[in-house]
Amino acid sequence: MQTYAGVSVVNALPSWYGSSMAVDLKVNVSIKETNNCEKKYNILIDTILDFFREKFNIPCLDVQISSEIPEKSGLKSSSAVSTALIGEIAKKYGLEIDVPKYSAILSLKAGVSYTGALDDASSAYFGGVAFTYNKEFKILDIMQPPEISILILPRGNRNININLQYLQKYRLVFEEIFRIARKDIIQGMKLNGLLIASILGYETNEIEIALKKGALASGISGNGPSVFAVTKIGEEGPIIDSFSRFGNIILTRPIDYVSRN
Ligand SMILES: Nc1ncnc2c1ncn2[C@@H]1O[C@H](COP(=O)(O)OP(=O)(O)OP(=O)(O)O)[C@@H](O)[C@H]1O
Ligand SMILES: O=C(O)C1=C[C@@H](O)[C@@H](O)[C@H](O)C1
Repeated sequence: MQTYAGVSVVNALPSWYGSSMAVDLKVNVSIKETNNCEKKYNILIDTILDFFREKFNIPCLDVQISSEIPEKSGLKSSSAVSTALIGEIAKKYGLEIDVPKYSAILSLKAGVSYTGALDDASSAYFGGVAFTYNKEFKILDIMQPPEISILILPRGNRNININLQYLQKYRLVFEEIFRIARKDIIQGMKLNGLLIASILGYETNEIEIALKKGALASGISGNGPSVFAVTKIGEEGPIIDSFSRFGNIILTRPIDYVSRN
């Protein structure tokens, strides 16, 4: 099954309300039955396989993953991998399950997520811009994305310490940003991107430059360290010029929402 990376509209850590926009960086997962039940992958994949073996009597599986998303980068790689794997299992064994919700529950169980990241899992699985309340595993809305270009400075291997209690001191501000984002995705993305960068202790230099050069929004995606900016289609030039000083750039676009039913 194919799923997608995402960039943040609203980070869910401060308020449990989160929003993520699917972007055109793909993950593909395929599975095959095997007699070798000893094989270990990583904590996320092993947690998912163990759960489906125990709860749904699924046999042991060989898992093949191909991913265009750097890990631990803020670009929602863990949700893309988990929804693709769970979706593939559901398809092969005819399970009528809520794939993003199982992804959220099992990401929490595996310890790769703070809130379950249902926002990331929903955009990874369905495309579009997902708005969720992660505390109750609820999808509130999935919207079609605006017509924009997305420029990413991809950075992996995040190694900052995240203090959840400190982030949650900003709950009210992020609830307000979430409300703004539901009416104006880009405006919400801009406020979140700037604020989360400062709160998590990242440099805001690249973000400020992107905004000065005309980006509609710019910020840290997820918990970082990747930085992104969005522009009108055809107006990427000045941002590409300024971002290219900082490293390789990925130029991509949002993925539309498509129902999987
Ligand atoms: N290509 C891959 N193959 C196997 N597992 C992967 C792959 N990519 C990501 N993962 C899993 O996802 C985990 C990374 O999750 P993490 O939440 O740190 O990154 P992220 O999803 O990029 O970050 P964020 O949630 O801030 O967007 C890895 O530890 C691994 O378990
Ligand atoms: O771990 C989590 O629960 C999350 C991680 C980031 O991707 C956030 O952007 C997301 O909203 C929630």
